[in-house]
Amino acid sequence: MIDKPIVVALDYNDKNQALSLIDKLDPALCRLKIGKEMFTLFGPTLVKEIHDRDFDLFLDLKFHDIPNTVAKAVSAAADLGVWMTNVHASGGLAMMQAAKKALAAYGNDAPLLIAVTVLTSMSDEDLTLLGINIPASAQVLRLAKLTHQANLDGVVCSAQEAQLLKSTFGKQFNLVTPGIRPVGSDVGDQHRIMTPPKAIAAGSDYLVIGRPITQADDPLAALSAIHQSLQA
Ligand SMILES: O=C(O)c1cc(=O)[nH]c(=O)n1[C@@H]1O[C@H](COP(=O)(O)O)[C@@H](O)[C@H]1O
Repeated sequence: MIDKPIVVALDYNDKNQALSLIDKLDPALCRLKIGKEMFTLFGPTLVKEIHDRDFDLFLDLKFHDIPNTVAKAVSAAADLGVWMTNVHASGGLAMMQAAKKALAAYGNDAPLLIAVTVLTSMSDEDLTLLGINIPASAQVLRLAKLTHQANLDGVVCSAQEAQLLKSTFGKQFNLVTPGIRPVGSDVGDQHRIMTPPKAIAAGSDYLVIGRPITQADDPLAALSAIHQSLQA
């Protein structure tokens, strides 16, 4: 298992609430993720405040645009010094190659660049409505192949596809899996879910976990319990 596989997803519209949660967490136990809501509200200042607290940060903006625009967007993310950032694989091979090329200038300081395959909130039925008449796992595999071809560092997928992707693409290809739900926690809007220990056993490298930690009465206790379940 990778060192610090837990990535806590912060989805807040109140910065003080988010910072007070962050101050309860331990950078030795987890990394953090902010996405569209928090970055739109609080921008690079929040990134700096998180970095000042010694957390690795995944900037989850899921870029999807023409290659030139996405290349500039991932460069802007790299300028912020984030640990990981992402694009949508469905933006296509040329878009992902342009993003990867843009990060070459940053050498070892470049963030990990990963691509979202099929969102974990989507089911086979949702894909059918989009005109994609294959199971989610097959669509994930198709998009992961494209991502691998573009030489990105890995994909966001559900833990349900982790075993297939690890055996197809090997150890170095990072699998970042949201849709993680400890036994007994609310599923919410997620569809393709798995518990933390099963996700790691299936080959997930990083577990993105939001509400089961952030909405817990005691977030640090919830984080520690998940951490412990992985050590076992
Ligand atoms: O890219 C992501 O992080 C992501 C991709 C995906 O397929 N599914 C998914 O849930 N996410 C993110 O992972 C987090 C999951 O949060 P919880 O459902 O609260 O655990 C949210 O911040 C989502 O935006």
